[in-house]
Amino acid sequence: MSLLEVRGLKKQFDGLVVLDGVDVDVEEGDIQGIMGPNGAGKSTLFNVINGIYTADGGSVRFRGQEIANKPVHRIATMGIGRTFQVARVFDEMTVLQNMLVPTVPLSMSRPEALRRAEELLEMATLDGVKANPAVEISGGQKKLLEFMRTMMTDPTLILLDEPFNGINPALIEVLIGIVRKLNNQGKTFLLISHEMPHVSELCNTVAVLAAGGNVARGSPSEVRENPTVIEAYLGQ
Ligand SMILES: Nc1ncnc2c1ncn2[C@@H]1O[C@H](COP(=O)(O)OP(=O)(O)OP(=O)(O)O)[C@@H](O)[C@H]1O
Repeated sequence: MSLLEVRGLKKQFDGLVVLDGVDVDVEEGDIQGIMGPNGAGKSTLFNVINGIYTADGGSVRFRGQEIANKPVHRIATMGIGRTFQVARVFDEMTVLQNMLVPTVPLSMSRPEALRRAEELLEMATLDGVKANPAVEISGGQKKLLEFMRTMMTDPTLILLDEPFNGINPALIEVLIGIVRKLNNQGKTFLLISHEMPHVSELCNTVAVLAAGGNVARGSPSEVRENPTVIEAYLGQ
């Protein structure tokens, strides 16, 4: 059984079919990429998996349990974390305060939450800006902050939406190092990216979507050389 099994997933908005029977399998311990041309439905897929959108058909199973149409907080509690294409942080709060937000509804003690936040901020090289309001840090640092904030609840599966966009090369290296480290500790990742070099460096498996359907799945090199994938990208 895969950690995440998406079967025949359908989603439409006012007649616009965005997901037209999508299948995705994510094995426990994998780092899997999701690629596809603009508008392929990649972010919509994440939004259905984590409960922001309801599904119009199909199923999403996490550890064998149906999660489609469950509320966002329930899915988060079950162990799925996510980031957004444009990082969603609380600008007026400090970096450290942002980290503590997800721990408010949890039973985690304040010293334990602080210890975990400090450890994650250090991993992301954000410890030097922890007292700064989030509005003052760079876009790339905001993406790392959002990722580290997601890790506060210790999710099993982390969905990263375009993690390399708008982030400088030095921070990309930090980010890649964090994903590898967390993966070595047993975390599973599903990440949307257009950046083939980074996807090739990090991912074991890549699934390609186009026009709301599955186009290919395989290793980065298999996918890169697949004529249908090349056509899907060139045809956009
Ligand atoms: N809430 C919504 N209401 C209406 N249309 C939507 C909504 N969310 C997404 N869409 C449409 O669904 C389609 C797929 O969008 P989505 O963001 O999932 O694509 P994507 O593959 O992530 O693209 P990109 O690489 O450009 O981010 C687009 O045509 C988009 O306009």
